[in-house]
Amino acid sequence: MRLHRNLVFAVIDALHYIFNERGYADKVIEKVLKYDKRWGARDRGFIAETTYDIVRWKRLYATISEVYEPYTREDLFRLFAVWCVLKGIRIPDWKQLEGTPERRIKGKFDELSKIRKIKESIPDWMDELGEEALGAKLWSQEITALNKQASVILRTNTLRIKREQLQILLAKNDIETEPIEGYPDALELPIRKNVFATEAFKEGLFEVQDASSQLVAPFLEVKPGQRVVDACAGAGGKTLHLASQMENKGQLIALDIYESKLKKLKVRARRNGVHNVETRAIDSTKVIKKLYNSADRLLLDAPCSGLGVLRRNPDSKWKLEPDFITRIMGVQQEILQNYSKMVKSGGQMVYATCSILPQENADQVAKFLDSEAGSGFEFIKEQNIYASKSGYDGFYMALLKKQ
Ligand SMILES: C[S@@+](CC[C@H](N)C(=O)[O-])C[C@H]1O[C@@H](n2cnc3c(N)ncnc32)[C@H](O)[C@@H]1O
Repeated sequence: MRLHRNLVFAVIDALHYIFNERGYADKVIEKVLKYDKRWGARDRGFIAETTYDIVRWKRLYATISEVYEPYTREDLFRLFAVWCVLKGIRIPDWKQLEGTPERRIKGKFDELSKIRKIKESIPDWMDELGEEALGAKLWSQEITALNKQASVILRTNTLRIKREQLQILLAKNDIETEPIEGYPDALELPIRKNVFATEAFKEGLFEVQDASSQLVAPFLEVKPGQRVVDACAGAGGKTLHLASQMENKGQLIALDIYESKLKKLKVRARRNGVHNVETRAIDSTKVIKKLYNSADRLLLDAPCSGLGVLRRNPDSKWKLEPDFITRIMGVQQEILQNYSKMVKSGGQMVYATCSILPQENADQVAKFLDSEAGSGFEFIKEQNIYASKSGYDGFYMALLKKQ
């Protein structure tokens, strides 16, 4: 691979914003990609993927190159040099990369690879928490899987098109896809492409959604004509899936505490041809009270640590804090306690997270079922999805039925 100076400089800039100014990787990359309109898909891919890679392996690379935060530009080039050496990319003869100690880097990599928290490049507290929660064996497998780059997965919008037809249409546009067994609407791209630029996307024929996430809506067993509440709808990834499972019939109420996210949901719903969704921002407890005992189905896709989706948000490793997990666990239980009242007798509810920690998952459900609010609910089934076993994001979902 031949390295281009302007692309590498863009990566260095992005790393500076992410590491030193605590910017979110996706937003920073979006900003840096605007530097030069002439960059093609390959150039943009290089900037985004290299930045994500160095963010993912920050601790390992920083330990190898002995640099400490806040990083100077020189330090950032040293991190980049480690990336090149470990990827087997020839170091160009630029002055910023002069004297890169290639053999020493490889030697240190071999030595440090014996220490999990450094090899997997995670903070000490996260390594301890993961091992305690899942046991050493599963945690080691899981964190290795969560350090892989996530592939691009599409969910066919079955309101508009069948999966086979979508696959043919995309192939005509030079986008190769493969169906995934056990995920009826999913198509996986063996080679990354910018699918957002396609007409098919603009016409709402598909959404980008991880395969594990595509299991959540079907778990709720919705039917056309029902009243379904999606109480933590965000920008609506799962709301749209619920709408297609409801065949656009019935009432789908999308709630969230952030109006801004619901606005994005509305735009996506329009693109997807979803007509049965209504959004309501939770600006007081009244919004929830109004819906008491009225939902046939309720989805609680609760806010969580996001430990199951580190593949697509590697900067969470450095942004997440143990206190946040404790705080969010409180919110998860409150959501279960208060929002479950929206389910009507005989109705069903799914509690889901994109975490792999039992304390955010099965333990929360057990605590709820033990409480007064949960006493009218029956546990039906649950699914723990591990990235190391499924090859996709880590997720949890539990189905409960109100008697
Ligand atoms: C895991 S995300 C939801 C993702 C979304 N369901 C999707 O599929 O795209 C959790 C959402 O819960 C929202 N949230 C946080 N606290 C909440 C609360 N107390 N009540 C309702 N929603 C809340 C967040 O704003 C966030 O959008």
